[in-house]
Amino acid sequence: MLSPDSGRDEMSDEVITLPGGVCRYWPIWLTTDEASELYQALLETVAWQQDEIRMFGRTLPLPRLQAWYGDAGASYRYSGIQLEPLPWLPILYALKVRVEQATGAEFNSVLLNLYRSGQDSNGWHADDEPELGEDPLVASLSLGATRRFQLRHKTDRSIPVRTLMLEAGSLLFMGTGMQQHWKHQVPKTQKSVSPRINLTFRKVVDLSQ
Ligand SMILES: O=C(O)CCC(=O)C(=O)O
Ligand SMILES: [Fe+2]
Repeated sequence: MLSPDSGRDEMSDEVITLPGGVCRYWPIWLTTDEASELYQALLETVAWQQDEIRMFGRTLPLPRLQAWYGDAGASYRYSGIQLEPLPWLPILYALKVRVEQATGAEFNSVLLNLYRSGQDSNGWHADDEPELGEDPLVASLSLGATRRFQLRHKTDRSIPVRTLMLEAGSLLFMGTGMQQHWKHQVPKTQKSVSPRINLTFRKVVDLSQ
């Protein structure tokens, strides 16, 4: 039963402890109104691009649109694509600061994904590129349609796959160990779903220093 002063604790989070890694998950990090306003603003103002991936000597369009914003010099190679960050949009910079406050981590860039339909997806991978350093910490904010997000251990197949339904306004912090020991994906779905935007805040370590 709710005590009179307990209210609704929207900012509360759940710690998800996994073998070799830990996540924190805020199911309601933004209110429904905030999440839908942000979704609309990002849909309209972000410079969405259709990037390509080179695989087996062929060039294929990625099954989603992307955009990369961040501090000057926070450049990043992603699946063979060199991404130079666009300068922060004020709305994205403000979000970065809020995400840093919530997670206690530091970020200098954000990769945005736009999943236009259930046919758009993000296959099994870890965000473990060398430019992200030894133990990358990644914070993932979801907007728009709810999509299935799955985590699987990189080597131990006896550990069951974990599935989270990432709803609009949720924040998932993939903390220490997660990129070293786990992979994640957003699978395609046959269901008819509206578009989804996901933002992953990252810290590119300057390799030139
Ligand atoms: O869309 C998501 O929830 C995950 C995105 C992701 O894993 C990535 O961009 O590296
Ligand atoms: Fe990822």
